Amino acid sequence: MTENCLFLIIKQRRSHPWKFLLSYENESERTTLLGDTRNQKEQSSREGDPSGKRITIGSYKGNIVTVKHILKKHVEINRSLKKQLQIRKELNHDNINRFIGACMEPPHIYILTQYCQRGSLEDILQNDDIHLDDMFVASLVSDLIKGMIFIHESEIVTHGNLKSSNCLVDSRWVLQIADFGFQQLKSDRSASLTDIQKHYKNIAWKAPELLRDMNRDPRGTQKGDVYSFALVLYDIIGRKGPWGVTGYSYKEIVDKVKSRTEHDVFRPELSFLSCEPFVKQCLMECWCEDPEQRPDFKFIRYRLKPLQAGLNSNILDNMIAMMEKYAHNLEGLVAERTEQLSEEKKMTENLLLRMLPRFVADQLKRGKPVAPETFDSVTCYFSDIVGFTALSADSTPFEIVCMLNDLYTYFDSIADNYDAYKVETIGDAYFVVSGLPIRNGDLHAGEIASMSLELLDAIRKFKIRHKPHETLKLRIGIHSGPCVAGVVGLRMPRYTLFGDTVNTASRMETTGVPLKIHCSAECRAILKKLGGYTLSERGYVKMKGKGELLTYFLEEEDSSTRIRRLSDVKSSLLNKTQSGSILGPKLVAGDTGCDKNSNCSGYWSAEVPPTPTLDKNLTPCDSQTNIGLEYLAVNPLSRTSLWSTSHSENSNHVSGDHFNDSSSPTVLGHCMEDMLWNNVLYEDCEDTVNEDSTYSLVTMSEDVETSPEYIHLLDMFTSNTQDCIKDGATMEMV
Ligand SMILES: Nc1nc2c(ncn2[C@@H]2O[C@H](COP(=O)(O)OP(=O)(O)OP(=O)(O)O)[C@@H](O)[C@H]2O)c(=O)[nH]1
Ligand SMILES: [Mg+2]
Repeated sequence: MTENCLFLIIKQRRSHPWKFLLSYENESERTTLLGDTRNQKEQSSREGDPSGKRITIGSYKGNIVTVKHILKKHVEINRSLKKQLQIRKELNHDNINRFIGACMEPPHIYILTQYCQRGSLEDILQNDDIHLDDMFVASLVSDLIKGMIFIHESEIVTHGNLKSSNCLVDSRWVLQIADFGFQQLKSDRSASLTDIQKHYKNIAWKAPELLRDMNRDPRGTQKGDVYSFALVLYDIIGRKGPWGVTGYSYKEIVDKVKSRTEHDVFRPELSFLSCEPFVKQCLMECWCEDPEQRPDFKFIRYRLKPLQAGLNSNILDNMIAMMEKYAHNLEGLVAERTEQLSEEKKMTENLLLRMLPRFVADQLKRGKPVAPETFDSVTCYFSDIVGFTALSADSTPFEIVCMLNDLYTYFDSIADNYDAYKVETIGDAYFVVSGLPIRNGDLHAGEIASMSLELLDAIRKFKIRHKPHETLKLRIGIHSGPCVAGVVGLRMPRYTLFGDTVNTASRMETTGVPLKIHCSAECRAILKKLGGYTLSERGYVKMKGKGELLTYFLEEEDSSTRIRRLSDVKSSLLNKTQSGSILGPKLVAGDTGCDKNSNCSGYWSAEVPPTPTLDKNLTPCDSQTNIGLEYLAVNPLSRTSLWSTSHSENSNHVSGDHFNDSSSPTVLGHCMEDMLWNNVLYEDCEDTVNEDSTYSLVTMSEDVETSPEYIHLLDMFTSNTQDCIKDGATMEMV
């Protein structure tokens, strides 16, 4: 409905007051459209409705009304129509949907009626979230019967179109019968296929004698209304539509109802309906083939009286009870939906974390911009499958997708073990970087080099599902240098890298050799500095835009060097923490008391991102020398440890170790290990300086685990790590 139409209603009323029952006093009381009773999708699907109507919500004289647009090319406004409208307007009953007014200026034909907040009975019955117990059923049926008795006793005499969609329910759960009284205002029927199906759905509520009568009066008959009532009742109780689950189309149902056989009539199936026998009896009487045998509504009311047994005699009490039940139902629904929402949220967050580094995702979630950052030194890895185009030509798209999925899932699991960030896969290309978003000194080159060697090893073992006898060949290029990283795009934000380093790394891959790691001179220089890597000179390679560059092949590594390197880094970081320099409070529990002489295990902590959380799967330490009780909490983003407890064969913590209530988990862990592995007990000795309890080794014991000292230590350990485990991480022994 457009502004024009509304204007038309008003203007026309001025010139032809008889045409309209719509009244208005001043401009502010114009009818204003507010929206649709259904969502947009359903609304548009109704464009081709056989009844040619559209339902809209409007405001009239400050009240919300339903505005029904009737698509009709011509209406003859004669005495009979005017009388019908007048009669309908004067009908007033709690269970009758109030008619407010109409506009009759084709093509602008609108009917305004009282708006019912809960929609139609059909909407409610189809909504599985709304639980209707016996009380609701009794109340709705009682309202329907009361409304029908009123219509049948009124000047209008019949409804003629009784069905669930014409029973509306208001906010107080009162049922109101709608859409009766103006037969001339039926829309012109169109004849498209979907319209025909909808037409059959509409007439499936009609009695057989009316279906068979080609010239049936649109006003129907009272006995016909009783038949339709039976289908509405069946719908209310079964909640599977007026005909239940039949497997027939509405056209087939209508044809079956129309066809007359001696004793066999087609009706909805009663056997699956769970209700009292008197209700089934009433249904059968109401849809009796012989209209004369059908009861009238007063008799139906009598027949169904036992249904009202659970209802209160006071209408208001009933209403309040129903509203309370509905509110309770809603509470349950809200709880259920909240649970679903939080599950969805978790899934979305996980998805986001797969696409973006955690701190970037956190920033974006808070609506904060992520400023682009320059990184002085990172190492980029590019790899490509040799002969991928030929392989694709020889495989189905499905096989290719499966293969790439298998391969990159495998690769991802390997890359996860390094301080590396997978930037993206582009077709068959795999792009990983180390040294960002969290800087790691010079370690990036080592992390990428070690990862490259492991990936190369993996590709040799990788089985192609659809070509089990073939193997894939990878061409790998690595290069180190500065770059800029930032988030690009709002719609599909990506944490992306820019700069010549990325281009050069990509060129290193394209000019590489199958099953070889092509390494630039810059990367090689860092690897040499780190130590443990064997490289061979490849010679000068021509590279687009760069001339001839001396390049290398990374051949192998001594893995123990990497482990040692990482341990050293950890120790040095811990020392820095002691002097309060770079890590600050973000390093969980500070690790300040780590025994510098102990051989720290093979994981390390480079830099801790702004909001570290613990990985649920605590990772075992690499070091072969570790024995016994060991805890390791890992930052899931960089796979770096936040803290660990370790016990090494070579070290002896026992002598001189002491701790107090505020010691870090690392120190407490060490002491626990000592107690268990060396059967020693620490005992409380007052620290007079700090007025604190300090524990030192005093005695040997066989029952350390059950000793009060050990249990106290365990308590301290647990409470000191509470912050870490409250996020859901579990502490595990490895
Ligand atoms: N919430 C709300 N929805 C309404 C109201 N009136 C109608 N509707 C919705 O509009 C739908 C279609 O109503 P109609 O256009 O009358 O269509 P119908 O009842 O299927 O067909 P006929 O009455 O035979 O023309 C109903 O099922 C309701 O979902 C109302 O007052 N409130
Ligand atoms: Mg209707």
